[in-house]
Amino acid sequence: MNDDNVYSKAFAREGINQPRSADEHYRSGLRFARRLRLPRTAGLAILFFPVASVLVEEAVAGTWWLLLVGWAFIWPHLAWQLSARSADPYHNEIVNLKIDAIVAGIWIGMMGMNVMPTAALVMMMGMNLMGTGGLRLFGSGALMTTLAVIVTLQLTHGVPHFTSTPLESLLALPVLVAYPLIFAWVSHRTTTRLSEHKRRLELMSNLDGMTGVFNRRHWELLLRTEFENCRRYHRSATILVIDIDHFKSINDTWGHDVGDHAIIAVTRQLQLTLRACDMVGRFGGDEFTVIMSGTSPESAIAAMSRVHERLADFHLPAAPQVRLSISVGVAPLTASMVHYQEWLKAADIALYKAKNAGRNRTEVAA
Ligand SMILES: Nc1nc2c(ncn2[C@@H]2O[C@H](COP(=O)(O)OP(=O)(O)OP(=O)(O)O)[C@@H](O)[C@H]2O)c(=O)[nH]1
Repeated sequence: MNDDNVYSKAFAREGINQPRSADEHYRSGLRFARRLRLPRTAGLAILFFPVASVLVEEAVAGTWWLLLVGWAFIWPHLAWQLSARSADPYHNEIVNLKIDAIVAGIWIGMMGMNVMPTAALVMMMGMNLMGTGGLRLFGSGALMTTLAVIVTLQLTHGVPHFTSTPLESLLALPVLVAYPLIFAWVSHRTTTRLSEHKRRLELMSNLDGMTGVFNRRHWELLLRTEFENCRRYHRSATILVIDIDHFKSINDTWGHDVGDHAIIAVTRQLQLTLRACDMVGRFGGDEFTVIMSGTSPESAIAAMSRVHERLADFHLPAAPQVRLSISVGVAPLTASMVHYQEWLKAADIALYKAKNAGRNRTEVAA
């Protein structure tokens, strides 16, 4: 139930060095404590009844009843408050789990190891410890519970009897059935959130932060796949390399902010003009790339002339005097190309042809 651990392990496996801020650590610790709040609150509330039924039989002093009520109904909220107010909620919640383990041992000792309520307590503590901290936390928790049982038996001169009356068994049964279900539900919710989080991270890692189109790494992957598929299934495809004209002078004259706005504006014009299935990428700086599956170079040129027209009428809100234009190199896939880099190179050469021919135009690879 601890996504913190899952992620650090995943990053370690991927060899990604992820420095985590104190704030991130705090928030993930808080989420961890929040996830344990419901199982602890519900679990201890239903555990109250089997333990109380044994204490009735044992005719213990009133103080023990106060402790039992405090443990079953107040401790879960106190534990949450302690974690929520702590500077390190994760560490605090681990301490809470160890307190849970020790208190469970005290009640097991007090009940003379009455078998059914003891089984319910051991099951609940075991699931919490193993589910959150793995074998290591489970091992130390189990040791603490055992020591607490021995000490309590010594102090109360209790004798273990390992039996339960039918009523005690009946009251322990709901814990044995309900607690694993609550725990499984919380784990399921955590897993669902984690996979959604992972999906979003994966998506983000494929996109360019400024424009939202594919970044170079992912676009090249798409290009490679397109290249393989087109060759295998004898399909046609055309790629484009697009560069903003005189972008350096826009930056130098108007500043990098206006330069950034220009990059975003060109991206939007491409997105508005091209088909949704066209794969637009930002190759870096003011350079864009597009894969047009099943498209002839003529259709690509027609699409780009619409972009040229739109840009001719476009004014940047931050600097209306700036005239935006682009040069485009178009390259259809040809049978002679044996590597996707050759395809890209052909589009690049066509782009330089467009630049040399005066810019603000589209040229096709020879
Ligand atoms: N504002 C901004 N500028 C960038 C970014 N990335 C790269 N640049 C700048 O973009 C400029 C790229 O200019 P070039 O494409 O080499 O040249 P150009 O002025 O566009 O000239 P031509 O392409 O020949 O028309 C450089 O000055 C880079 O510093 C960015 O993310 N934002």
